[in-house]
Amino acid sequence: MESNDFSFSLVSIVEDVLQQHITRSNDAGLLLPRKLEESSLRRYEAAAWLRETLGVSNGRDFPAEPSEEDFRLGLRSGIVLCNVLNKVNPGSVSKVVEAPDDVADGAALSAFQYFENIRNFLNAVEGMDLPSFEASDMEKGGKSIRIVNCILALKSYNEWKQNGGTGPFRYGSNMKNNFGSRKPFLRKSSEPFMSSMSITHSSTDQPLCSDGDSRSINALVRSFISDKKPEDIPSVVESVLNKVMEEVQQRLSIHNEMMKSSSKHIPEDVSSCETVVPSQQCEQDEEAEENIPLQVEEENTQRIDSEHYEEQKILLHQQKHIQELKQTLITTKTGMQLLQKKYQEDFFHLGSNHVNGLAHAAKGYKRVLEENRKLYNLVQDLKGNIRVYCRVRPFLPGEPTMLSTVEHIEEGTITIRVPSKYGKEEHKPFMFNKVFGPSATQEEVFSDMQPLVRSVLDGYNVCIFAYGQTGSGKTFTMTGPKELTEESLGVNYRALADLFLLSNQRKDTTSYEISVQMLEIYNEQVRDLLATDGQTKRYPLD
Ligand SMILES: Nc1ncnc2c1ncn2[C@@H]1O[C@H](COP(=O)(O)OP(=O)(O)OP(=O)(O)O)[C@@H](O)[C@H]1O
Repeated sequence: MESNDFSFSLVSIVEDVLQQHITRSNDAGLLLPRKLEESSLRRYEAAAWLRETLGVSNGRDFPAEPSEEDFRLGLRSGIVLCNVLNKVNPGSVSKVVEAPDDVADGAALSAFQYFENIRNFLNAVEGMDLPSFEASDMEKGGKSIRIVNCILALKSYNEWKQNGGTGPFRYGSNMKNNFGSRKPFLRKSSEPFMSSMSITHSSTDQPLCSDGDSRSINALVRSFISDKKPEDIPSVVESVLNKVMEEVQQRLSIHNEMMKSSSKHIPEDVSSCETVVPSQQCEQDEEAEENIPLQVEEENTQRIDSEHYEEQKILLHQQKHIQELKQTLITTKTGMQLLQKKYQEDFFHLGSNHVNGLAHAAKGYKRVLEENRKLYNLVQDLKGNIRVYCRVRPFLPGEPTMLSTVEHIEEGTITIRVPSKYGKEEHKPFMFNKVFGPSATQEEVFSDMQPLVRSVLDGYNVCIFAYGQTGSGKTFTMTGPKELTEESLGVNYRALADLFLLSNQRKDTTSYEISVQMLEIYNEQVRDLLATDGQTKRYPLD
């Protein structure tokens, strides 16, 4: 359903207001009873014809002499109007929306259903060139006069048809139309109400009111001011205009409410409703008939323009969004590129400064370490490349202790008692790098040799050997006793253990190869003591 279903014209409002003023001014006179009587009689006539034509159908019959309110309410649903029209002109309203059986009037119908019937009825009536009325006339009291006119016109049409329907049907001579005649008033279906009035007036070059309208209004105005004093006319006109404004506003609010209501009830399949153009009461006018398709076409064109305008608005809106998204994308891309550049710079900075710094520090550390080793070995050199130590074996079990010749032992000196030729003892001192007494442990002896083992891993050649007479303790010092314990391990074991320990500590920087040989030199013969073939072989000296 479209807004044109609730249309009204400015002309009709002006007419209504003028009519009301005339009626009011006549209230005090003798015309009123006569007019009221005439109006009532016409309404009764219309009601009687409806009763006669439709009979008592679904409880919607009219009383024989309905009040204006009863009359209007009885027709409000549009069911009676559509049914009677279909009786007169079968098929005029193809589908009449019926009220539920238990409902007596149109009040229970939805606004959409109600206007569906009224709209269809009005369309059909206008198609038959019969006087019409406005849908809003059903809403207010005091508006039934045009509805009565329309029904009586339909009655007249029915009679013409029953009499054979010869010649064109001309309505008007047998009825009194208080509002005169008007051409159909076409309104643009898709436009807001106010703009539709202005378009009707200006852009289509169609006057707001036709010649008939002008004549009608002029007559009413003349009638209205005929009994007024000249000095009262301005204030009376002002009053009329105010009333017109009030009426327009009131109808607009009704129109808006109906629009809201209809939009809630609008069914999906309403395409058939969209091309209907309402018109007001009209006379037979062949020109109007020709204009209707043009106007409908123009209306459709404008509706399409409006739709295109909306589509373009949406399109522009979407294009704006796309532009914004593009801009965001560009900004994000630029941001990412900046981040990437900064990352590369940081990486380069880290690589060039930090990692290179670390490498430089490592290089420096290596250089310092190298220097440290050199200094260390220099210390070993300064301590003496050839060092001589003296170890005094303790007495073995069974040996008499009073036979010792050792007089005194100091850090690097051992004093020996030596018998002289003349029976007089002499004391003879001997100097060594260090002298170990009988109580010295294996560990103490090795501690003086350990720095030399470290020099081996720095690339220096080192030789440690024991010298002494038989049974003086060479094997004990270099290897250990027969029963080996951790404390009794000799220099060889301890030196090898130290070599493995240091090579393991330096495995990340330096790789060492360690091998062992054990030889015996006896009676000028060299023997390999680690031979695995079970026999001690002579070591090849060649
Ligand atoms: N510092 C010491 N403490 C205790 N016992 C020792 C010590 N030195 C040597 N002995 C003991 O003295 C004995 C002789 O020592 P060892 O065999 O080492 O002498 P040697 O010099 O190697 O003799 P050879 O030249 O005949 O081989 C061994 O029983 C040994 O255990």
